[in-house]
Amino acid sequence: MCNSIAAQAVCGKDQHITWQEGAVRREAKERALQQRGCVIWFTGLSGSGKSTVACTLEHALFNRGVLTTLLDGDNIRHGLNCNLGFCEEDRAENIRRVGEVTKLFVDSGLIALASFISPYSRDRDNVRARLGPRDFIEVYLKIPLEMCEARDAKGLYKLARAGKIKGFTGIDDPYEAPENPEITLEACSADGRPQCPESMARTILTYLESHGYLRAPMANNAVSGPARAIADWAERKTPVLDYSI
Ligand SMILES: Nc1ncnc2c1ncn2[C@@H]1O[C@H](COP(=O)(O)OS(=O)(=O)O)[C@@H](OP(=O)(O)O)[C@H]1O
Ligand SMILES: Nc1ncnc2c1ncn2[C@@H]1O[C@H](COP(=O)(O)OP(=O)(O)O)[C@@H](O)[C@H]1O
Repeated sequence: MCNSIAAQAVCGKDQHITWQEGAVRREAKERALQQRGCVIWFTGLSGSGKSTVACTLEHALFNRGVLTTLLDGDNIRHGLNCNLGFCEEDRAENIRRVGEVTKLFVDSGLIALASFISPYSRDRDNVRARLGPRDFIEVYLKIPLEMCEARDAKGLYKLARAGKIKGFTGIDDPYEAPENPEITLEACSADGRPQCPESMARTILTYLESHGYLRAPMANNAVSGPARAIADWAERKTPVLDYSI
């Protein structure tokens, strides 16, 4: 039985609240960062590689001087969403809140990488609708259950098969595959070669480049402002701060 709190949520309507515009617009932030904000939404079964590919991509973006943030299901459930479980309503509330958080980052010009099973199409589509089509890039890790289960990096499938975890996605809980994701990543390429996390991250990077989310690679001295600071940091031209006291 799910003790969902999601049904209690009240959104703005019927309350005496008014939208407050900020003084610095998203476009100005994007110009300063020389990138276009968006969320890259990784969805797939537990063990499909969402976190690994998201981390690999974030590293590659950082090395290009791109400002990102990474939101991961396991981590968010330690804090912001620690009061949510895995029933359908709580998963929906989990994805709704994460969608709102990614919107804040996207509105600040960042590229947000969100790695969540997000098993229900409706929840993912709600986030897409909230962000708008150009700001939401759905990446489907289309890895067969057998492969995810064979990996079983955290031993959760074993526990689920033994009945010690109830409602585990793919075992006794649904996963609704995306119908029209922007990017689908499979275990093997068309010619049958296994796809490592680096090549999967490259596929996404190529998409971002070809769809105008990243500035074209250019000489470092042509980059300015915050983007320059990040590029310098990535190349370690900025002295590493010493946090010890
Ligand atoms: N019942 C059940 N089903 C699926 N997953 C479970 C469950 N219980 C715990 N876990 C662990 O929680 C991680 C998934 O959290 P998410 O926030 O991504 O889930 S969801 O999007 O709300 O469905 C998931 O992480 P990943 O393996 O990285 O996907 C698991 O470590
Ligand atoms: N492309 C890949 N090829 C082979 N193994 C992978 C690949 N991507 C991830 N893995 C491995 O699969 C396991 C699960 O990956 P993880 O990123 O934790 O999945 P998820 O976040 O979807 O649960 C890890 O042991 C990881 O090293």
